[in-house]
Amino acid sequence: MSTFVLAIDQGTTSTRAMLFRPDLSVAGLAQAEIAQTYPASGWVEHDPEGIWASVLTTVRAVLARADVPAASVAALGITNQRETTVIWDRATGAPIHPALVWQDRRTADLCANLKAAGHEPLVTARTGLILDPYFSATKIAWLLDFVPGARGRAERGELAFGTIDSWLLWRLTGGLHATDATNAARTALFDIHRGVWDDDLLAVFGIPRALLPEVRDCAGDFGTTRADLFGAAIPIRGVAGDQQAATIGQACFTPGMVKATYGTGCFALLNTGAEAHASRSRLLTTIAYQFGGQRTYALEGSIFVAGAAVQWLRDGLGLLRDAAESGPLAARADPDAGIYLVPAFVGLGAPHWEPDVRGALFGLTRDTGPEAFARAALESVCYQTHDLLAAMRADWPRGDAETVLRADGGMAASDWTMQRLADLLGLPVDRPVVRETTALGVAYLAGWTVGVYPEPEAFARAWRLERRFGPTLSSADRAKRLDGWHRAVRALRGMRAPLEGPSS
Ligand SMILES: Nc1ncnc2c1ncn2[C@@H]1O[C@H](COP(=O)(O)OP(=O)(O)O)[C@@H](O)[C@H]1O
Ligand SMILES: O=P(O)(O)OC[C@H](O)CO
Repeated sequence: MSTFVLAIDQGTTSTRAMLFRPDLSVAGLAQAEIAQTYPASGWVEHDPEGIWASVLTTVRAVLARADVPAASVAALGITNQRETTVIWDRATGAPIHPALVWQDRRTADLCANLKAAGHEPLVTARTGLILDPYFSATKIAWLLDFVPGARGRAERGELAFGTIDSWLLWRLTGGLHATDATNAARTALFDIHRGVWDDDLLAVFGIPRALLPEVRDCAGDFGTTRADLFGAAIPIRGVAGDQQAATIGQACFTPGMVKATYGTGCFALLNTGAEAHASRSRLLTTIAYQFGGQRTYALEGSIFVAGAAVQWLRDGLGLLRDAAESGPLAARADPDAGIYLVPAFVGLGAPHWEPDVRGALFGLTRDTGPEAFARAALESVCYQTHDLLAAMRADWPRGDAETVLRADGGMAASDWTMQRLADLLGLPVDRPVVRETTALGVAYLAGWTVGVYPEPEAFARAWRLERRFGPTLSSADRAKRLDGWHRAVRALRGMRAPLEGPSS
């Protein structure tokens, strides 16, 4: 009998394939890093063929290692880095250009022009988003303008656009062009209230409708994998953007529940139920999930640099051999040195949305060393989370909101960071037993669709706490440190335009 459920989690820095048993325990994991390309300042690209190859490798590896044939897999779920934009040729399946990654800022000027032309209110009203290079729409427009002939081919229906879920679905099924509502909600082309692609927005961004995939529920039929890929056809029964999948994996099904996922970036989502709550604090309104045509919404705070700051310590500065060394190194720093890193490496995300600012380190002295760098990098993630939750509280002042934060993602492995997070938030931080909540969430969707897993209420009851980090800082100490952080952010925002090097 087919009882295993497979999840593909295609993240910014790596692809994971995870196999889950009927009791939701993990039967196997395979992971492959994917290459990051930075062709110019603020530009970030991925190779779609490399992503596809990493999916084939990891799925084959996890099935082989667990000794589970594809025929024993009841369902497959796909979750993915969101917004990242691929356009490919429908006839050949070949991408016309590398993928423009969600972090890519090359369309900042285009966004500024569209804002100046007064289009942002329409974008926000229909999509819950803002005009920022983060979202897919301006990335699509850039590709259509930059790649010779692309616009004409798109208008003739010869090209297909997709976020990474669509790209993988196309390749896995041999030509299904579909996505789910959570991924569609991140394009800035999808009306999240009506659940349809929006013609007015397509006109604003100059995007032909013929490029777009069909939008489906998160839990449902997305075809089957080609039988030749893994030895047998596997039904694809769940798709969700990775932050929404983590919200599901953390069982945040009740309005007021919040999770934050610490991967390359950090994304905090507050479930607001059937209400698409408009933010007054520059948070995003987005679709948390769509089941049976019914949409549940979330307020989202998006930070572009979380684990990426740890990668910078490791790869950029050479201060660490391994990301896991960051917490112990930070623990050796002087706690009162007053050093703040504002890691605006690709601009600032929520709630500031400043694509043009770049990072800065404040408070350096002659004796500032690697320990202080590590501490400032990890604390920057905590401070930014604080600002997101403060914005959520302002937007959605319900009594049951944010009494606790559920945390997950690669960086949640760091005990030091989780404790500091609780301290600087003044809230308990709960870390679950299964930290791979993104993969778990989409495996749950796929398994639920085929009847291997129970209804959401029963799944929520099965959520298990591994460790609660309780706040230990006095409120005066917390306020003093937050004040330092906010002064650093204000100073940086005062330097809006990126600094130019000497002209050559
Ligand atoms: N023990 C740790 N302490 C601090 N950061 C960590 C630790 N382990 C992993 N990370 C960071 O977490 C990130 C990887 O998390 P992951 O959830 O795999 O990200 P993504 O889905 O964006 O690829 C990396 O940026 C890495 O630097
Ligand atoms: O790859 P992650 O986990 O950093 O997530 C990326 C987000 O989906 C971008 O919106």
